[in-house]
Amino acid sequence: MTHTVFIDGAAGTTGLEIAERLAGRAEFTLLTLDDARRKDAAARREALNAADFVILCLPDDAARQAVAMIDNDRTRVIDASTAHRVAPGWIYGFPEVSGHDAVAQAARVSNPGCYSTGFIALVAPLVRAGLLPADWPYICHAVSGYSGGGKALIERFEADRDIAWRGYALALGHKHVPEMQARCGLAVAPLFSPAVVPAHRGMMVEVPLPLAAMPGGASPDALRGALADHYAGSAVVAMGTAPESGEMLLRASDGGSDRLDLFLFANADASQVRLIARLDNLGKGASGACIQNLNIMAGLPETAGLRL
Ligand SMILES: NC(=O)C1=CN([C@@H]2O[C@H](COP(=O)(O)OP(=O)(O)OC[C@H]3O[C@@H](n4cnc5c(N)ncnc54)[C@H](OP(=O)(O)O)[C@@H]3O)[C@@H](O)[C@H]2O)C=CC1
Ligand SMILES: CC(=O)N[C@@H](CCC(=O)OP(=O)(O)O)C(=O)O
Repeated sequence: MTHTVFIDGAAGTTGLEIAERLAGRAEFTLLTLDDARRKDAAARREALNAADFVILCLPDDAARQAVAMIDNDRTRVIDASTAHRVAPGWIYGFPEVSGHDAVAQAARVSNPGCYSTGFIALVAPLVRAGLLPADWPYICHAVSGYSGGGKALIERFEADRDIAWRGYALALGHKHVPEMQARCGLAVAPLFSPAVVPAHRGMMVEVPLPLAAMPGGASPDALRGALADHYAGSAVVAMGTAPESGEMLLRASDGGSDRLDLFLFANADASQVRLIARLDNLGKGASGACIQNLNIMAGLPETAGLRL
């Protein structure tokens, strides 16, 4: 049996990558619209209602409009945009944190943001286990490859090779903060400072913890052990080992990956910890997560087609 899939936004950065990766899969048949019709409302409505699965790779407003166009109760949706990540009735598409069964049964799945994937992977299991406080004002620094900003940011970085670092969201209201707070069950919104570096893809997400000053008294070993236990059954998320070189590198030449690797570094007296997540913004941060969720929703092996 093949499942029909319509990718709305298939000409964009995320959509193209998903389309290429599904094209070689016998389990799926892609419904496509040619360039002249891909923004035509009537053509999109028809495709949205004809598909078993719809993957939305659109700006937020267009994603909301697409969902409103679906008028049957059979088509299931995975939305890669920010539009529905804390919306009622949507399952957060992070199976390692939300639960596989919830994703498997869902009609509406919202794919996590790329930065949020790193933050939530590090913090949610530790708060849930009671090892880190839910009412702490967490801080998160991150750098992303420029493909994270879609076609417009790719064009800008490829036209201006002189940008070495681009800090943004300087008003502290990045669109991923609500899902970071909600999915970790935090009482206070985390302070999030993202930046872009001149690499096409890849990202590092860091949560520094002044452990000695925090309530709870958890040791670095207890935090490391809890993360390792939480992800023990996962083929996608794993605890990485400390690099012998004493440095972590994000290389501009890194290829695509759907892995999410987590690291914990502590100082000698265990008073300070750096939690770090390494992922591909276009992999587990976007297309890899969509494909993993699609596999689970379609009852297929979870890691089919993933680059692990
Ligand atoms: N890039 C990344 O790393 C990640 C992106 N996402 C999210 O995925 C979504 C897509 O992002 P990305 O692929 O980067 O963005 P792009 O800008 O690369 O692609 C968006 C695509 O949507 C098309 N589009 C816009 N409006 C409409 C419409 N009304 N009807 C049909 N098509 C439309 C655009 O058309 P045109 O080509 O004509 O501009 C474009 O092809 C966004 O919500 C983004 O936030 C999520 C996680 C990571
Ligand atoms: C580098 C860059 O610009 N990144 C994007 C987030 C990419 C992502 O995860 O997008 P969605 O949340 O829309 O899904 C940003 O900060 O807006």
